[in-house]
Amino acid sequence: MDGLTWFLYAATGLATLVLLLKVLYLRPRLNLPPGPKPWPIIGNFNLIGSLPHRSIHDLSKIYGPLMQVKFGSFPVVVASSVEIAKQFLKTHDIIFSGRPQTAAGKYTTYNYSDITWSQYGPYWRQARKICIMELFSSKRLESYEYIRVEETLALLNGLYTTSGKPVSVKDHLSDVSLNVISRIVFGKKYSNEDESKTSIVTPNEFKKMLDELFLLNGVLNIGDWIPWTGFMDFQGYVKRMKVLSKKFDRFLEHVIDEHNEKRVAVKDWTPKDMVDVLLQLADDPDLEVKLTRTSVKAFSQDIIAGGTESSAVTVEWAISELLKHPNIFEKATEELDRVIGRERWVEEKDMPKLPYIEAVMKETMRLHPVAPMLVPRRAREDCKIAGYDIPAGTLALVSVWTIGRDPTLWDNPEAFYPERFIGKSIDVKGNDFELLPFGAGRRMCPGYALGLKVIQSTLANLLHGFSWRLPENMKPEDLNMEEIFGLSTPKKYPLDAVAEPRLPVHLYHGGSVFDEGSLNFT
Ligand code: HEM
Repeated sequence: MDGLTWFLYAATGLATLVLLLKVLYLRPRLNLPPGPKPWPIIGNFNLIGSLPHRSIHDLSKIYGPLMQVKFGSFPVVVASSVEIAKQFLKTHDIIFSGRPQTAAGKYTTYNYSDITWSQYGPYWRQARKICIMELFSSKRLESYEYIRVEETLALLNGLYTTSGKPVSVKDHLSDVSLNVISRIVFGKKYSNEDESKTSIVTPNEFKKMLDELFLLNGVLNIGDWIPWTGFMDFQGYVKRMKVLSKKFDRFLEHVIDEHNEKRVAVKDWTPKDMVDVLLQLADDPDLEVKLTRTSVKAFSQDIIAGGTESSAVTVEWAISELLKHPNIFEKATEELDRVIGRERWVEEKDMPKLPYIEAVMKETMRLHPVAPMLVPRRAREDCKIAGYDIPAGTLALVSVWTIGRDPTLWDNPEAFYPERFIGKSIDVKGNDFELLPFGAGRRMCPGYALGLKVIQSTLANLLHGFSWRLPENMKPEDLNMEEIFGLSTPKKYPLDAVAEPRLPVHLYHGGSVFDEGSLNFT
């Protein structure tokens, strides 16, 4: 080797070494939010218990309103104050409008073709436009009022027949929610025995499929966060997801075929249910992004899933809290007697005249939010919040569970006290960051108006139509108020209670119970 060659080798080696040192040591150090020290591979999973929202709540007490934990190798930032939630969902909303790519999104929602798990981009933006302009417009929601009335009435009549006996409140509530949402989305319900004979899924199978969907979308699937364990599926979730997605697909294919047959057969066909609307849009050549048959199936399934459990869970919590606090129950009933009287049921148009019932609903959503950390978001770009760096790809959670219990925002935060909302303008529609049961910003729940209508009118009528008590020998203080974690956050022990009618008997037997003249039976 001559001198020059030797020199060139040495210079190249030195340059490489300098470059390597630069990359390793001179890279600007990120100022990451504080948080517990992660373990290799598992990150902070050792600190997350079976109620992740409570574990995260406890950690935020130590590390502050913006903290970072690790799910396996994935960094996760958590907002636990109004100020930081505003940064995530308002100031930097466009950055935090991504969603993580989980196995549940891949296998149960047609490879992220639904609304909830689709990435930020033209496809998702168009989906939201369809929600606002078509599916959840106030005109369309109004046109479905007769469905909500009929199904609420069926609930009230059903409870009348079981009066005096303990019933599982949640079972009744889930049936109403599912019936309402099925009729709105599919044009008919699948929990009706007669109809099921012509359908390809029995009512019980359909309910089981939905339960499985909630469970699999709510679980902490380790394979999502520790990548090399994904293919092993040692919790068995991915296998279950694949089985479930086949069942849903078979069912949704059948639903779409039925709708298409009707479209061809009926003269001057106009869309009635949401599947009709989506199929019509799928035919539109001018749509910015093509809506495929798969999109129609994914959207329909998403809306059924989003709309069923959430309302039922909230009303079950509300009635449990009222049974635990008889004086508050009395005040709610007193308002209904005063405003509605005992000769009719409560209608949707009565709601603005029932501020105490509204306060009970808000107080329930403060203490028992269906999604205690909202639906996980993902930072699409690098971002700086409160002086801390949040690199692109970081998962972002907003602990509305913690915000709802923040003693700097709420007096005596653990107490169920609806009066705190009386005379206050705090709403649940994503404007007031103290109370965010539906989230806020671009990815806020698009079904909130429908959810509120269903919750308010079922709750008000259940309180108006029945005196409720706990089963024999059970005292309010015995009522267990623990929750379980999942896609919704229901009671760990479902509420059993006894309902006794408190209105004239004829009101429980159908007929002119609601003021039908005011309803739009289209
Ligand atoms: C008590 C009732 C309900 C509650 C508490 C609730 C709550 C939520 C929350 C917290 C989110 C996530 C927001 C975020 O990421 O910031 C969400 C998203 C969503 N909700 Fe709801 N929801 C309810 C009812 C409904 C109903 C009735 C529907 C449809 C019929 C629905 C459909 C959806 C969909 C499709 C998304 C995903 C939105 C997106 O990612 O763009 N929800 N909901």
